[in-house]
Amino acid sequence: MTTPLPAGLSLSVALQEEYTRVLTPGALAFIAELHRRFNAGRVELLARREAEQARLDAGALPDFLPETSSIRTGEWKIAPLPPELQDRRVEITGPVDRKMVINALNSGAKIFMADFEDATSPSWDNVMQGQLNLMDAVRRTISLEGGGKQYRLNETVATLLVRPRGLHLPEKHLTVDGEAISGALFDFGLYAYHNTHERLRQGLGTHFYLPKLESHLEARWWNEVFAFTEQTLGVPVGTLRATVLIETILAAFEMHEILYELREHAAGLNCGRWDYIFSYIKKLRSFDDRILPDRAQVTMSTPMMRNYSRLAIQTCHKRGAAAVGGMSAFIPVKNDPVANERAFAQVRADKEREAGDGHDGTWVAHPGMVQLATEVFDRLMPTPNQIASSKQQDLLVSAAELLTPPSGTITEQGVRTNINVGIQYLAAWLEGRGAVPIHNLMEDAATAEISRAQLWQWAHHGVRLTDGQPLTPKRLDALFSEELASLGPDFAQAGALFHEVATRSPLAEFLTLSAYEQLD
Ligand SMILES: CC(=O)SCCNC(=O)CCNC(=O)[C@H](O)C(C)(C)COP(=O)(O)OP(=O)(O)OC[C@H]1O[C@@H](n2cnc3c(N)ncnc32)[C@H](O)[C@@H]1OP(=O)(O)O
Ligand SMILES: O=CC(=O)O
Ligand SMILES: [Mg+2]
Repeated sequence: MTTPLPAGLSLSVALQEEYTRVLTPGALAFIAELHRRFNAGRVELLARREAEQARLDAGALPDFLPETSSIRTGEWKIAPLPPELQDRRVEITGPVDRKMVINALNSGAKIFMADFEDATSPSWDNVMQGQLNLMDAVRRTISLEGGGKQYRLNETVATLLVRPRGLHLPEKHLTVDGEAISGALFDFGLYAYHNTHERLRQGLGTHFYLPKLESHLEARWWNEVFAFTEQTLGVPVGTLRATVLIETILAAFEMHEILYELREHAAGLNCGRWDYIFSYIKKLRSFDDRILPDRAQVTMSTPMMRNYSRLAIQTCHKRGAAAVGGMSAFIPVKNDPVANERAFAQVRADKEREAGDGHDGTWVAHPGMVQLATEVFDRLMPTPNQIASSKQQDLLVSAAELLTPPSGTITEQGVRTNINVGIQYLAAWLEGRGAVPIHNLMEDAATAEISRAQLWQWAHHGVRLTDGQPLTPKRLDALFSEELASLGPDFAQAGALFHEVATRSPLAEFLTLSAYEQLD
């Protein structure tokens, strides 16, 4: 680096010249300050997650909190939504790669969520390039030449939202006072530092998606981070806005409280269905009466998943917030018209359910799905959102209804698919690709976590498969060997790692934590 790092900071990689535009002395000082003020709180929140897991492992079930009932029953609303977040009917998501950022902003979707979380493998280059891409996107200077094509922004582009990494993930390349900085503070802090003033100049706020929260105390922590950032940058309160992913089973019990904590900064909630399923398995792993069937059978139409999404809609609308739906994993299928037609039909049905139930918008994984989702929401939601006329006002959902698992079967094919997909995904992730098409479905960190956690849960409880035989650890190992052999020797590293995280007890908290040790 040409200029010395601020005191207390250390980088484990040589800083390339182009990254000095991101890691300026001012930006480094700002994220170091975020770390010094907020990292101890983050560490406490992670310890609280562990304590909560121990309580569940001892037989307690999640429930609505008695100590916050006045927040749930009270009359209050979040701050009014800024104009650019009032119509969110279709949101495209994707990794922070340069071509994807341009394509997503040009896709015709109202919103683009640039993702440092589930869709990004957080190698140093990916996160640094991602920050550069977003800086250029905000300033409308982003362009690219590749594959014989020229990429630049259209006149009208989607509104940009950024999802930083979750609280659990470190950014190992930068330490502050000897501690790895949190990936969440790193991604959030750099994006906010470099872009908030420029966006304000364009009449726009700076918007975030917040992933994987497990309690309203985590929302409180984020709210303090937002407030401190606004104060430091000298911008009005509410310039920074958060849409919180409800993607853990515990957060489903604290939706009002999460919005309440963030009420000056909140914009909405989103149903992150894939992590939600993962969280259900992980948190309730000790209960042998809460085992989920094959991954393909845990759809949004099952009572458990639909109750969760309807409760999110009701909660948001009561509080003046947008209730955004989730991601169908079906993507366009090249060179197979029948499979392609099936994928579009699946996405159409998913979006019709969401719009019909009262969601104000939805996610799509691919530009090819934007038109379809827009057509569905335009047809079923003629207003920019349906907050004022909520379809779920009279809904009553009990704790039991959020927790009762869907019925279904567990098959050897389901076990094999989980192994096969998990290994293929991890191999891609270790090569720097965080979202990949596998067997015609979008796979990312959250979907791979379901595959991993299911294998662990099924073998841990020795569930009987549809062939009448139990899934013993020995049988699981044999299936691992067969699937690995079918994939070939290139998958040995990913295979060993996936086997480890799918079988080790206690169940590892996140597969990306183990995989990150092998990245870069
Ligand atoms: C559980 C969750 O967290 S969901 C949210 C996180 N997950 C995601 O964001 C997944 C986003 N989607 C993707 O990454 C991709 O669509 C994949 C990996 C699923 C499929 O990728 P591919 O098979 O490479 O897509 P495909 O070859 O059909 O792409 C065609 C074009 O669309 C573009 N494209 C595909 N998906 C996206 C996207 N999400 N955003 C922007 N552009 C995209 C490609 O860049 C390509 O552009 P080009 O024609 O200019 O070269
Ligand atoms: O982040 C989204 C999810 O489904 O997980
Ligand atoms: Mg997720």
